[in-house]
Amino acid sequence: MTPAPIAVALDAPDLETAARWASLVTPHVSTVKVGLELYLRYGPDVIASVRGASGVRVFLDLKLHDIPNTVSGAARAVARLRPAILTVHAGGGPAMIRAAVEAAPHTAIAAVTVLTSLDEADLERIGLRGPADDAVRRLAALSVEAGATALVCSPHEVSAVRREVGDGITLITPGVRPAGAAVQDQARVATPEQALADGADLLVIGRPITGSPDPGAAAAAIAASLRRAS
Ligand SMILES: O=c1ccn([C@@H]2O[C@H](COP(=O)(O)O)[C@@H](O)[C@H]2O)c(=O)[nH]1
Repeated sequence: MTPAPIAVALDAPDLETAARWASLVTPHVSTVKVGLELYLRYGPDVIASVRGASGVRVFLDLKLHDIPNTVSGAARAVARLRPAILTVHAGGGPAMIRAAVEAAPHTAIAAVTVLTSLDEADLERIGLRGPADDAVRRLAALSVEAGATALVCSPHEVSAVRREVGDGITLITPGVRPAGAAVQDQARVATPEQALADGADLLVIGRPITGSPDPGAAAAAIAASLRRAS
């Protein structure tokens, strides 16, 4: 069976837990995601640990955001780990995004548009007035022009972003919650089925899977539900 287009966020406090979650979910999902918590604690070795024997695709979610020269060096430093995807913040601007793209030619650079934890009141307070859609579409367009081949946005904006950038760009949506699951610190959320129907290529799902007593079964259930819906 083809693994579901899900990246499981391995936001674990220790490497053993992350590696265990990775091995439990790998039969059901296409990708595992390493974020700041694990990478800052364990460094590059974490990639081999979660990749394990299965060789699952690893998404390195470091959300780089600095001047172009610094991001270029950081992207070059992690490119040797061959992550399938590496994130940078779109707000770093086109020169910074291009620097990451050029420094990591074998990795898809995904530009994070507007964090899924922000609601419209938050956006207004940080100076992004108007609907999230406007800022997300603007950041998506400039990121693609700068060479990003993937974008991170919430499921709320994914159809508008698809219209903006067309096919051929990988759209990645965190902020995904199965019906009835706790929203926690996310703000702009939708179900896995809705996110996929609206045009997402890869769904990032963390706690609804890893917080379950059986992460393998939770991943399998979401994967089965996506298959039924498609
Ligand atoms: O806008 C963004 C960008 C990245 N993330 C990351 O995705 C996961 C979501 O985890 P859940 O447990 O499903 O909430 C997490 O690793 C974030 O760092 C995001 O949520 N929003």
